[in-house]
Amino acid sequence: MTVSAEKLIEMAKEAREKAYVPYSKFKVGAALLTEEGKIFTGCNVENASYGLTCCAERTAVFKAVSEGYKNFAAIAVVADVPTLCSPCGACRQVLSEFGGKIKVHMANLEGQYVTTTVEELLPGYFTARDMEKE
Ligand SMILES: O=c1ccn([C@H]2C[C@H](O)[C@@H](CO)O2)c(=O)[nH]1
Ligand SMILES: [Zn+2]
Repeated sequence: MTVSAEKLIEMAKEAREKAYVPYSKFKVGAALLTEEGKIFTGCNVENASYGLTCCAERTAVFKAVSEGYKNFAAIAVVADVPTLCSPCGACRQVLSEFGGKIKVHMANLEGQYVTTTVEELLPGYFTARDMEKE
C-alpha cells in the first residue's frame, strides 16, 4: 500500500488544528504511516509545567505503539514556518527506536517539504545494540 508524502502532509495539517499550545502558540501536526498502511496522527500537547510538553511526532508514535503498531514507513511533520519543521532531538531519538530508515517529510503550510530519514537526522543514535556487553 502506497501513501504519498502529500497525503501524509495533508493529514498532519489537519491534526495540527488540534494542537494544545496555550504557551508557545506554535501548532505542530504529525502523521505517521505504518508498514501496513495505517496512519496515526498527532499534535503537540503543552503543559503549564513546560518541560512536560509532548511534541506532535511523539504523540503520533505513542498512539501507534499503544495500538499495537511499531513498524513505521514514514512520518510527516507540519508547522506554520517559512522553512520546514524539523523534529526536535527527543523526537528523533524516539523515532530511532523504531528504525533509522523511517522517512521524515518536513513540511510547512504551503505544502513545501523536504524528505530525509531518521538516521540522517540523528547519526549514531543510541540504540539497544549500545547496551550489549559483547
Ligand atoms: O518538531 C517539533 C518541534 C516543536 N514542537 C512543539 C513543542 C512545543 O509545543 C512547540 C514549541 O517548541 O512546538 C513539536 O511538536 N514538534
Ligand atoms: Zn519533538
